Amino acid sequence: MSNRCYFKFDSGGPGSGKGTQCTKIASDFGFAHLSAGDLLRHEIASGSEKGELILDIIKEGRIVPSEITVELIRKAMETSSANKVLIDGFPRSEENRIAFERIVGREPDIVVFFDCPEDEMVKRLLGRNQGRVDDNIETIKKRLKVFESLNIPVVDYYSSRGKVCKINAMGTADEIFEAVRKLFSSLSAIWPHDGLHAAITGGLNSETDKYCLLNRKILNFQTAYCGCHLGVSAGVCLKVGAILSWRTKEQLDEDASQANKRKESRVIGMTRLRLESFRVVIVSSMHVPEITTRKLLMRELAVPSTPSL
Ligand SMILES: Nc1ncnc2c1ncn2[C@@H]1O[C@H](COP(=O)(O)OP(=O)(O)OP(=O)(O)O)[C@@H](O)[C@H]1O
Ligand SMILES: O=c1ccn([C@@H]2O[C@H](COP(=O)(O)O)[C@@H](O)[C@H]2O)c(=O)[nH]1
Repeated sequence: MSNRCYFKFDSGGPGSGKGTQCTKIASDFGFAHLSAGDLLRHEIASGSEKGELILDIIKEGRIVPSEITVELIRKAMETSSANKVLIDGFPRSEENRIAFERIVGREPDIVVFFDCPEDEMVKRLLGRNQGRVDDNIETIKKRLKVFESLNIPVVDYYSSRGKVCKINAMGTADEIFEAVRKLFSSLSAIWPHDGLHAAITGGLNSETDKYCLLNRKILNFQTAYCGCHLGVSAGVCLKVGAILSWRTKEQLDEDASQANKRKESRVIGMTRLRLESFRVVIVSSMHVPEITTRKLLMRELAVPSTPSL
């Protein structure tokens, strides 16, 4: 899996339908589907010593030590050639999340959370009939407690970073997938393709469309998206050392319509989530001389020398 890979975590309570939806996402949107629970169950089936420990923990609805789960996920990610990976049912705790970020060195681009009432989750788990050792009412009660106390704080953490997309998990699997499909269709513009992609953003009168053209020319971007947005985080600005001024939604729409009329570039309104999903974010700002922005861009992309225009 390359650094440019796009990846996401899927979260939700036990029985909320994560696995069902992930299978559909993988087949419709070309993601590699890595289920943390399945990786652990494969380890049990392998008959290893570690497997015995995992089985005891799963029977009690507790969380397997992070180093075991993260290592299984890391190996599976390493062997996958896909450039879009979705990790199902992980992280289950803040400790899991921190271990993953430390060992794998990445954060998810988005986290999809399947929101389902408890009684519905219990009904689904008791009706699953797949012979799982943890699909009995005693273990289910424990799993629900663990979900509330350990998993919800992870969702809260990613929410605070603007990464969580909540999906209402009530309804048929097909109805839920319609909502998932809409979400993924809107995100597909930022998934990695063969060329290099960059988001270009900026403040009032920062001429993002001009930068879009400029950078396409210099770096041969397959696509460059430009536009500026109210939700651009201070972190993004700091990353490239630029100062932003804010733009209203109406102004953004006007920017987009003007640039589209000129057929100069494709312009999309950038949400904070979208911006943070790009490996490269270029901030064009009237407060920063063009040459500074170009230098920052080169440094960000590790381009050895600045090509002349
Ligand atoms: N929308 C739905 N309505 C009714 N049943 C569903 C729905 N989605 C999934 N199911 C069923 O509910 C059960 C649990 O679904 P699934 O395995 O996808 O959940 P999960 O969140 O991955 O659970 P776990 O965390 O325990 O692995 C399965 O039997 C599945 O067929
Ligand atoms: O990251 C993880 C994922 C799972 N577990 C343990 O496995 C069971 C079953 O997981 P499902 O995702 O529901 O298939 C879960 O209750 C945990 O005991 C884990 O520890 N860490």
